[in-house]
Order: sequence, then C-alpha cells, then structure tokens
Amino acid sequence: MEKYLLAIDQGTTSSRAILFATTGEAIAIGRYAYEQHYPADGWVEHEPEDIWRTTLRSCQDAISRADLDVGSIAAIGITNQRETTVLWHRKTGKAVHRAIVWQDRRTAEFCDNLQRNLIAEGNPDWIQEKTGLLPDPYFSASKLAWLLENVPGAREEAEAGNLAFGTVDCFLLWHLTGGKVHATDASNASRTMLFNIHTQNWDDELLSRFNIPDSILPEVKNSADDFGSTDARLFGRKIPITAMIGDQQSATVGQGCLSTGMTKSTYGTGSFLLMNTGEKAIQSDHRLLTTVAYRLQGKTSYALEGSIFMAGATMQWLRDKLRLFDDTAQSEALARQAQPGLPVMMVPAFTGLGAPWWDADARAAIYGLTRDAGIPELVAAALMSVCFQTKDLQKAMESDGLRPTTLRVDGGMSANNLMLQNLADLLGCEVSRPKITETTALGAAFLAGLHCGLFNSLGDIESLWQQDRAFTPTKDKDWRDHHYNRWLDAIARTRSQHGRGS
Ligand SMILES: Nc1ncnc2c1ncn2[C@@H]1O[C@H](COP(=O)(O)OP(=O)(O)O)[C@@H](O)[C@H]1O
Ligand SMILES: O=P(O)(O)OC[C@H](O)CO
Repeated sequence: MEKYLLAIDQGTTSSRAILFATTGEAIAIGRYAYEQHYPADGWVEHEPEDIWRTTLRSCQDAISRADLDVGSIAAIGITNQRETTVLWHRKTGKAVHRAIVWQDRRTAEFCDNLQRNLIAEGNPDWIQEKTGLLPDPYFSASKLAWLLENVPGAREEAEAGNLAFGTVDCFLLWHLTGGKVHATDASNASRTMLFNIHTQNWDDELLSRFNIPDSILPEVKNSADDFGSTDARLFGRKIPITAMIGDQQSATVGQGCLSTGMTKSTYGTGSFLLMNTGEKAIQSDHRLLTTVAYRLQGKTSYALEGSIFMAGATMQWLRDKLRLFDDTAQSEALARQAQPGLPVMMVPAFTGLGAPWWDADARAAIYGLTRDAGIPELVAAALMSVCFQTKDLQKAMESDGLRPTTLRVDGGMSANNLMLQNLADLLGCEVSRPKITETTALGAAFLAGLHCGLFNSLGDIESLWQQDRAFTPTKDKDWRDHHYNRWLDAIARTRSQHGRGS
C-alpha cells in the first residue's frame, strides 16, 4: 500500500493540514482561518479552542478529500506558529486564558525592566548567552509570567501541578493524544526563553528569574521522535506522531536548507529569515537570534534568524482596515501602477519593530505623501517595506560576517512577483522560489517520514527541492544605497517619535 504523510501547519491566521505523497506532492489539503482578538493596543490573542477545532477539522477534511484508507497515513508531523503561549488544565484540557500570540506586546515594560536589571548587574548578555534570544515580549517566557501573575488562581494551580504550559505544537499534541502526551521539540523550546540552547535543557536560573514552576513544563524531544499516537476516535484509528518543529525551522527543512550557509526567508503574516549554521550556535553581535534549527537523534543544528513582525499582515491591514482591495493578490497589479521612484515610504511598526531594532514601543508611520499619491503608491510602499526589512537582516548578517549568496523564499506572500523582483534588486542577490511553496508543511512531513523510515537521510529532501522561478537583480549599488538610506531615515524618524534613536 502506498504510504502518505500528514502535516499539520498551525499558523497565525489559519490552521492547515496537508497530505503528502513521499514524492513531496500535496495530495489533499484542509484549511480553516480563525479569529484574531485584539483586546488592547499591542495585545493579540487566539482562542485555544479555535486553534484545536480548526486543526482537527483541517485534518479530517484533508483525509476525506484524499479519499484514502487512514491506515495508509504512515505518520503525522506538526509544525506551528512559534512562541504563542498556552496554559491549560491537565484534567480538562481547557485553557486558563486565551493564548497570548507571538505578536503580543503587553510585556514590553516587563522586558525593558529585565534588560535594565541585567545591565545593572553587569550581565547584559545573560539571556542571549543562554537562549540565543534577546529580551523582548515576542518570546514565551514573559507571556507565561504574565498569565501566572494575572489569571486569578493560575499560580496556585500551577504550583499544585494542575496546569500544563506549552507552545502550540505541545497544546495540539496534548489534544491529539487525548491528553496523554505533554511534550515539545527542541526547536519550539528554543523560542520560549526558558531553554538553554547549549545544554539542551530547561534552565533553572531562567525559570527562577521568570518565576516559572518547572511542574508546568513539557518534556523536550528531538524534532523527529516518537511523540505518541492520535486518539483512535479522532480519525478512525491511531496514527503515530513522529515530528514536531517550529514553522520557520520547518520551512528551512522544507526548502532543503540543510547545509551550513543555506538561507531561506518565509513571507507569511510576519517574515523570518534563517541561515543554517550547522553544529555551531553563532551568537550575533548585531541583534539577530540564535535558534535551534532542528535536533535529530540528539544532534542539534542551529540557525541564525532575523524575525520581522509585519509582512503579509501589512497587506491584510491595507485590505481590512483601509479597504484598498478585496484580495491581497490584487496588491501586485495595484503596485505596478505606482509612480516610479518609490516616493512613499511605510514603516510597518504596527506591533513594534523586530530584528534588528527590537523596539516594542515603535508604531507605524507613512512618509512622503503628496497630493498625487494614491492607492498604488501606498500599496507599493507596503510591499517595499517587506523588502527593506529583509535588507536590514541582510546587513546585520553581513556585519556578523555571514553573507547568503542565494535566498530561497516561500510563504503566501512569495506569490507576489513584483515583491520578489524588488527584493532581488534591493538585496543585490538572487531570490529563488521553489515549485512547492508549502515548504513549512513539507518540512514537518519530511521529518515525520524520516523518523518512521520512509526516508533514509536528510539528503533525500534536498533532491525533492525544485525551483519555480529565480529573480535576479536588475539595479546597481547606487540605487540600492539610495533607497536603503531613505529607509534608514524613515526608521530613525519613526523611532524618535517615542524617544528612541536608531
Ligand atoms: N499575492 C500576494 N501579495 C501580497 N501578499 C500576499 C499575497 N498572497 C498572500 N499574501 C499575504 O500572505 C499572508 C498569508 O501567507 P501564509 O503563508 O498563509 O501566512 P501564515 O502562515 O502566517 O498564516 C497573508 O498575510 C496575505 O496578506
Ligand atoms: O504563523 P506564521 O507563519 O506567521 O509564523 C509565525 C512565527 O512562527 C512566529 O515566530
């Protein structure tokens, strides 16, 4: 019987399930968008029940659309939006509060104080040295501390051992296994700010700094491992779960970026550029993150990461709040009508700025509006803002002594040819889009297949990668420098609004 792999890709705006053949071909897909909650300025929440319900229905849809025997699904791999924090009751599986999403900035002051204290103690790099991360509300630790402090009774329940913490992979695993398995993988653990990426263990000093009881923590396993089996009632029979990996790391695998120096950038809600640095955990001097790319049979591969909070989300804002178009796919045709010279500049700091600025308090701004600026110029500026933010990351990597020669791109926004051409022009390097753009799901499926013996080695996935289109630079250095300097000026002006320099 031919075997298939089911990948669950639980993203920020939708839950997806894709059934793959071992050739990498997607056989069937299930997908449900779900509600975003914005209860206050800078707060972003998801209903955990929505996350679970839409994931389950996506899996059931994919399976029924493929019209196959559930017994032919060899294994499940889970990949997920990272850092998003869930705390739930072990007995009922019910969350004590909505999930606090990675974009949420409510703990900005907490993180500022933490950084100030570390500086006062003469140990400013303490967090980065242990975790590869920088003190910012983006990561799970301060969100979890907030839940324990602010949800009535949560701390007492946690200390009594009645609560479980997890990122979304872990929360889904709990539900898929009928509450039997409380585990995560090293790539997801590396985004919590509680995990020491060098020792590969939860770090007691970090736990005590954030005041987190260790009774709530999941076991940390390899990214391809034995994570238990689904409750037979969900899909008619048990299916083994043999991989879990954060979505950006999964896309790195799905893009075949498996050797040192290979780099991918995913353009979804946010944008995340990862360079595989192999067995070396390189600590950035330019405010990039060091993260676990994947851990296989106890061997850790690391990546250097630049995280941008607003990419496709800026297009959603133009669509939903300004109502400039009905479908984000229309943005390309609109931007092509814009005046030349990129007159309008947009800094999309709607939820602060990520790498390399790490400025939680910055807020978005638009510059250079004239009487003849209209919808095309605004849309072009929004698309360019994604390219400029990627350029910031390229510059930071170069300052750390690393330069990717080719950038492999994926994610919903990589369908936009104009954006990718502008990106190649601005970076001055080739930008390459693969035929399979569901690389995030593919990475998890591949790792699941690796663990259950459908693939022999990581090398097998490299041979599955095929290019759809390459975008080569058409502009010279003067053009690049001119526009990038305009961007840096816009960034400086935006940050000066709340008293921060560039
Ligand atoms: N043709 C396009 N041009 C610009 N943005 C697009 C286009 N198609 C999709 N997007 C954006 O890509 C995002 C969806 O990408 P996806 O990878 O599905 O995101 P996520 O995994 O974060 O939910 C949306 O924010 C959408 O606005
Ligand atoms: O859901 P995505 O694709 O926007 O990815 C979110 C990231 O994992 C956040 O770190």
